[in-house]
Amino acid sequence: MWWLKEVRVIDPSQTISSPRDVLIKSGKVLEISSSMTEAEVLEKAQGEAVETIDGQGKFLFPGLIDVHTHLREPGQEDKEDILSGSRAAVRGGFTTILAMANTQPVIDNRALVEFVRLQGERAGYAHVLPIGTVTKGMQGIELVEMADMKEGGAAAFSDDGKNIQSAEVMRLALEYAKLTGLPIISHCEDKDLAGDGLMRRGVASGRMGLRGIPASAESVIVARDLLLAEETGGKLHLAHISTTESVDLIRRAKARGVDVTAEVNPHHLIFCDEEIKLTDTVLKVNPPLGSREDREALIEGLRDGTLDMIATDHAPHTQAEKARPFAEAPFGIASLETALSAVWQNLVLPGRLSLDRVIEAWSVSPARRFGLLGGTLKPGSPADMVLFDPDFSEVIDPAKLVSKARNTPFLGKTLHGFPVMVWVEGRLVQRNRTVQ
Ligand SMILES: NC(=O)N[C@@H](CC(=O)O)C(=O)O
Ligand SMILES: [Zn+2]
Ligand SMILES: [Zn+2]
Repeated sequence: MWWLKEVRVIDPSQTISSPRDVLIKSGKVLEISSSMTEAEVLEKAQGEAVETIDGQGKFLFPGLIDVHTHLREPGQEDKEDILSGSRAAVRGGFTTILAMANTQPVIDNRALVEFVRLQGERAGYAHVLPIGTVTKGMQGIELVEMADMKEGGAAAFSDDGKNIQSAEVMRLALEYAKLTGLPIISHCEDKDLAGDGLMRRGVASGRMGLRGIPASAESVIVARDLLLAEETGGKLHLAHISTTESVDLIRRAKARGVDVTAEVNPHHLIFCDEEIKLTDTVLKVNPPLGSREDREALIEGLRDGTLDMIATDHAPHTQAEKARPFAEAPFGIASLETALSAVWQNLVLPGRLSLDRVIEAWSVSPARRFGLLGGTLKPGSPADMVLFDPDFSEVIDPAKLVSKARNTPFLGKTLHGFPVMVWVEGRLVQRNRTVQ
């Protein structure tokens, strides 16, 4: 049994945001109360050994749930695999991750869904929930067997990495989403508008002489998908929202009652296109980093609930690929191990976002939208949780990263505020930044 004493509990699912004592037993939250005596705790332990943790100055919250991670298995295990990715997840404070389907082969049938799920179970770190593709071979033409894949454990469907160019295919997918009850996650990017652009089109791309991707490449598909969700009543989730216009469109659709949720990635909340350097591909990501104004609109959207969730879009790549010239390097930022700390340091500490809102957006909302366990510390729920130390500093050292990827903009930098203990179903899987 675990006894966490005088820890500041942040649990927006129960509107708790104050110091409490917490007991964990048999993999579940047993009790949360204002204070407990040793005699009371021993009685509840019923002979079981009690590990006591002094929680003063630290936060305890439900484990983060990341609805957008690329784990690259099967097929690209040189970038990441399910074991390394799910270890990186718990190191970063994530107890559940949804694995994107753009692997090799893509996850477009039940056998592959079951493979990803079983690999996650075998690894035994964060819960790994497979996302299936929407279309066979991710070709954007023929829908997969969604009901069958749901039986096999799919938590959602997405052709992420690629837009579904046919509006009719997207419409049908949303019709089916009503039957499965699972969201369709849309990677909104009009292929023709995006062209072979390398960064957001704007003042910065002009100055650098790099081919630009207009903001409309995202927003026109956001508009399309919102209209289709409204017409069909299907469950829509919009991945990696990055433009002011998208935020606006979502805000208006929500006011009309459209069944939509949307996520924003930490890198779009923290960086902007002015910071991109031709000699460093680490900030080359899709969708591309927007302008300062976009970044403000995204923060505002997250604050007012237009954007429901934060998700990493952890996109691991090898150093060899990222070392290629800007035009040839792949898009993506690896972020599972640094994302929470980066959000803490860049947004919570300066007062742009409250920690309560961050936990709501990164744990409570994902659990609700995708119908997952977790996202709460209510007594009886699985003890998927994070002890966060705001005073813990760490240099992001490649030797310490457990992800296979090194494509993070924080390499060599010092970050402050880290998850220092992480439990999955009451089992301690990370302590003092070391995965157990
Ligand atoms: N985000 C990225 O820049 N890359 C993702 C694909 C995606 O999320 O669209 C990847 O798979 O590498
Ligand atoms: Zn995408
Ligand atoms: Zn992605």
